[in-house]
Amino acid sequence: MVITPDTERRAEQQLAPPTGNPLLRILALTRPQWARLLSAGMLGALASASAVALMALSAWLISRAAQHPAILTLMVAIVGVRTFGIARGVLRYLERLSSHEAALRVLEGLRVAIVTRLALVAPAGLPLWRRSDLLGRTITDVDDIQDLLLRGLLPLFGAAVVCGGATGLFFLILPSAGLVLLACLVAAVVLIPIWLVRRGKDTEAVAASNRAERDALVADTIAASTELNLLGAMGVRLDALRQHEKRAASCGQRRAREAGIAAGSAVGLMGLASIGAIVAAAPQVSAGQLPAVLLAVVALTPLALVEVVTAVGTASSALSKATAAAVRVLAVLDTPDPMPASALSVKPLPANSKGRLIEMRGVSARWPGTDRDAISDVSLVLRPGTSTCLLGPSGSGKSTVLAVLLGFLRPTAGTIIIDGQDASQYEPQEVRNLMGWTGTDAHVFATSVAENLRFARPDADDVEVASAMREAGLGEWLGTLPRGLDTQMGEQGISISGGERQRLLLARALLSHRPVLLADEPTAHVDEPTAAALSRMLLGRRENGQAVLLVTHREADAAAADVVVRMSGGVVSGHSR
Ligand SMILES: Nc1ncnc2c1ncn2[C@@H]1O[C@H](COP(=O)(O)OP(=O)(O)OP(=O)(O)O)[C@@H](O)[C@H]1O
Repeated sequence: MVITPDTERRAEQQLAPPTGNPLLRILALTRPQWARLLSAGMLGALASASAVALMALSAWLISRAAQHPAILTLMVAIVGVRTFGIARGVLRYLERLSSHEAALRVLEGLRVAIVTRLALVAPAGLPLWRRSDLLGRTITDVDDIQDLLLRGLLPLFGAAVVCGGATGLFFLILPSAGLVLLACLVAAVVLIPIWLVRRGKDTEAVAASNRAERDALVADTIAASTELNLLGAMGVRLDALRQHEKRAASCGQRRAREAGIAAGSAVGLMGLASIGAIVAAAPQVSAGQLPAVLLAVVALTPLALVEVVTAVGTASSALSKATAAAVRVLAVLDTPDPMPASALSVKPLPANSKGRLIEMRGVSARWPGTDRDAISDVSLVLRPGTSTCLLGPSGSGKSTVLAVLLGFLRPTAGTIIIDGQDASQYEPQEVRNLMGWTGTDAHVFATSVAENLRFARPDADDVEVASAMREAGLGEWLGTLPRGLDTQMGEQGISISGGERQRLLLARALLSHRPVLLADEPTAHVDEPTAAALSRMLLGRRENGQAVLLVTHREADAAAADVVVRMSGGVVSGHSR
């Protein structure tokens, strides 16, 4: 299937939206860090409160000093100003340490959870997400969620404490000034952020989907640059990229414009609170009902709140961004596990040194997101020391049989039996560890040749690695490598042909020394004499006591196998010995 941004968007729409409030669900996932976040919130609130107290006390001190009192009467205020000045910086530093520690741990937990979930669901097929989009969800969206804590919730907590404290102080000094400050604060930290969140919701959703499409376009364009150049279609791609950039820029401009309006209005409102407080306090001072020094306090304190109230605007933007990111991250975390641990999956697999007898009895299975079984009522037996050929035209269900045996798909009917026992009672990973597998789409890692093979058996020494390569027909090729087994492969390393790649993957499966060897079209990209030699070698592995299942199109392989199973249209159409 060709995946275009449109099919992907449709698939996304078909996925059930995350249940519950996405932000609350993400917050529930941060539970292990709640204590650290709370202490960061308290430290941040104390740092902001110190800044406001510094301004209020300084205002009092300057006004009082202008009245030339005895210097001793100012000593407490002078020490207070110094204390708040120092505390502001120290507390902010401690808050940053604590909040970043918590946020980084949350980030690590989320990324590990996403990758764990992807590793679980990927073998049975992801819901049409592109790799670049998954990367975006794992990196950028998780970063946006981190911002939810650092630039969203913690500043909001600090603002609530400080604004509440300042309003209380104003009510104590002069209730009318308190009312003015309260009205301005409600507008600055409640109404403006609500306006920002409403405006930002659509912008963030458009920006997130535009970013996913743009990343996919860039990744696709780079990967297919040869074809695009040959077809003369590069211009069309670059035009599409320009459109995405324009859309991203317009989202950014809109965001910046709204944030600017919000910040400007918040600053204006604090100025208004300052003027309003002066207007309310001046007659009281003239009438001698309020000490003159407190006029400076009510006039200047709102200005110290500017930093706190503008942070609320930024926090509300971070909330909008984080909500869009949370929806995308939860879509991955909520993807159903195609092999949910059965209530029976509790037993360890008993040891068996004589090899394993694996049977499929009447198995049907379907791929996630499809509405019909890809294989129906398939039965076959894999005996130790026996080779089986699975033949059939393209699309007949051969790879699906392997996916079921490997535990990537749970049968919709029928059972897998291991040594006479239902396999569903064992841990899927333990069952998987019985199988060595090679397939046309297996991955070559960007590391050395030897390390690529050792993924199958980390304790294999160089002699065993080289021997597996020789068995897979790569002895001569190994001799030509500049650094032998240490030669680097993958993106930064040497290039290999399709046939060499396939044999390397086969060598990895041979090295694994598992009781069952599943080989999915291992000779698809090699010439006929090499294919014949490889098939012969693979089917000959039964002599080691392995059960070999060779999936192939080559009729010639059937003659050399102990058992031949033919498939057509998802069912077994023939079985011979
Ligand atoms: N990951 C997947 N998601 C959804 N459907 C799939 C997936 N893999 C295979 N199918 C479907 O299952 C059916 C059987 O495919 P399968 O790959 O098992 O056939 P095959 O005989 O191995 O074909 P080939 O020889 O071309 O590899 C096909 O209709 C195919 O479209």
